Amino acid sequence: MQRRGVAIHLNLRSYSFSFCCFRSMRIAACADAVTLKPHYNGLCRALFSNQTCCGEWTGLPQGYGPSLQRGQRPHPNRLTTNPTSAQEQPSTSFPHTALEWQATDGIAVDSNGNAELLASVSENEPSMKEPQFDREQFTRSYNIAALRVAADECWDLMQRIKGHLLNWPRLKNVARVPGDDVEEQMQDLFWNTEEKIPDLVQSVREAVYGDGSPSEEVDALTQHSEAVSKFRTKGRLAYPALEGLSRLKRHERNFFRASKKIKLHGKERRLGYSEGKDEIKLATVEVLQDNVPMPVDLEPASLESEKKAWRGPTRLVLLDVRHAGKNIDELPMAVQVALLGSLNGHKKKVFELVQCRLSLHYAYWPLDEILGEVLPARVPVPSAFETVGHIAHLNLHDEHLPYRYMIAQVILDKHFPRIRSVVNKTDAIQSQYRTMQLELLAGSQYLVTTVVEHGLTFHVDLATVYWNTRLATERQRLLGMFDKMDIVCDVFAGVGPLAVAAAKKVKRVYANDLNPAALKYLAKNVVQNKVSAKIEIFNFDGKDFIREILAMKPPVHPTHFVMNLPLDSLQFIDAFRGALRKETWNVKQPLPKVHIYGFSKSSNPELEFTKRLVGTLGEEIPTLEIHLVRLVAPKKWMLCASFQIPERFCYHSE
Ligand SMILES: C[S@@+](CC[C@H](N)C(=O)[O-])C[C@H]1O[C@@H](n2cnc3c(N)ncnc32)[C@H](O)[C@@H]1O
Repeated sequence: MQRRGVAIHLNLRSYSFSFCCFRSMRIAACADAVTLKPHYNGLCRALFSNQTCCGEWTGLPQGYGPSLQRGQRPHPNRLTTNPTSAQEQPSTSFPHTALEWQATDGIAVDSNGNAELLASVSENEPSMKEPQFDREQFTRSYNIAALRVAADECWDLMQRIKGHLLNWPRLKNVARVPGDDVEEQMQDLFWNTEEKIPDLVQSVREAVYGDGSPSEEVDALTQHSEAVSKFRTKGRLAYPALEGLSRLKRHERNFFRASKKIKLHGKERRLGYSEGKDEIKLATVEVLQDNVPMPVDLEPASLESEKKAWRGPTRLVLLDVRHAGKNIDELPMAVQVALLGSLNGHKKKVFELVQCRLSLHYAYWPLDEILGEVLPARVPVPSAFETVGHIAHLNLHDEHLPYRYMIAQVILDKHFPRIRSVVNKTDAIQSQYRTMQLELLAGSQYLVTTVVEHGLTFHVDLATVYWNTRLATERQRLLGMFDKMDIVCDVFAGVGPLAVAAAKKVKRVYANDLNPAALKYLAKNVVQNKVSAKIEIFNFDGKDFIREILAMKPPVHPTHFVMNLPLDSLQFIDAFRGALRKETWNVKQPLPKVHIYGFSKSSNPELEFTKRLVGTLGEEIPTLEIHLVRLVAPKKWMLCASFQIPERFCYHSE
């Protein structure tokens, strides 16, 4: 690195030099510094991160890549005429750091007192369920330069100027130019043979563009189906590729399919976005300044002499934001050379440097970026949510509650149609049937869903039964302990995730639950997964079920009892006391093994749970194995104790 005047020239090979050296230097803003290669920028930012000691570092752009904090929000009536100056304007749309959230009316006010209505969310009105969520607020525009080239040149050119392309996440570096995308075999037809077969050309044009009198706007889906039906009757046989001309892109087709009105509870509800093709666009590119196509030699003189028109499909190759507003001779030599290299010798080929505005829409931004923007700085972005079928299940903290409807709406928008309902757990699970207290925040109120776990399908009504996706691994662990001769009793079976899976593997399953709703879904799931021949269902209290099974005549000799009611399953262990009679139990059969779950907040959860278990049984358990299942809360473990019931405990004594 050398210091010349105010300009800093970085040589990457001297990267190893001492950081103290940088810190001792006074670095001033300089135009030269921006010419550093973009991948050096990260290094520079890292090295100069402690700016207070080093002086001001303004030569590099503040951050790189797309962000809601950067870019400008386009004004509907304003066209930027000077791309460079517009690029430099900082975003004023969400002045996040200087933003104070006025909780009473949902208005964001910046340090200058400018107010902006973001969404009608109010701490005083938590019951306001459907926030007026303006998705337009999230559009950000960036001025960029692009090279317009013939479609078949595009790939080759992109390979040559890779380091100078836009390279932003989820964006392609190439954009189509609407209207000129006609397939190769059609080009001759349109441009060269018109005189020869005028009637045919006319009929094809009518099929593509209608009868030439554009009437009122029709939505994309209607346009598409009309066009397709026309092609089917006119010319499809002769020109099979015609259908592709108006075909919607895959994500557009999926969207329209998914956003069809869903009938629920007799009401028609539209979920996710409202209708409209534009609203699902991630990004749009507008050409701000249309240049004359340039012939290959880049000479202004020949430019005048050879004004070439585009024939056939073209593409816009999007260049890095650094090149916005530049002329062709201001572009890096590498780009100029690549243009010459790829086009040279083909006098027919042309390219065009155009200034564009790239707009990134609401659909482009990831969930956390949007939430980070709409939530006040003091409120952390919710880190994660669980999903059960089509339901996103949040566990929001108190500070999120005033914004819960807005958070839910963004989640719904971002994950629709996979997610169709967003609910929040309002209370710790306390009910007898271990169901969650849920508040519907967005989407459908229909909480009956289908979950697929390890190839098995389960119907679950989250409002009336217990379900926990996070226990899937634990269920697999337990299944690994069973073999095909086992007889398994699931004392607290719920909708049957373990019982049904076990039935696929073992000889017989007895599944019990006290909750009638759980029993209804258990029965459905048994049929759904085709295990009805192997499962018997009971609707008893856990203790009664254990006694009933052990007293069955003829004896069924269960080999495993699973007791998953962690909060109070220990109190059910007493049901085994004296439940076996020596005269009915085949002494050659091993005594049943119990897998009992519990919670512990102790620093030594295994020891604490063992002590409680031994205390309940009143004797030592030589076969005891303890497994830590998972942390359900900070410092609160869920455990599983597996042991063979001690003989003295379970045999009936006269
Ligand atoms: C923690 S859930 C476990 C459900 C299932 N094993 C699972 O993993 O999804 C406990 C289940 O026990 C049921 N339950 C609660 N008290 C019960 C009792 N006294 N007797 C039988 N079942 C009971 C609840 O309805 C609930 O379905």
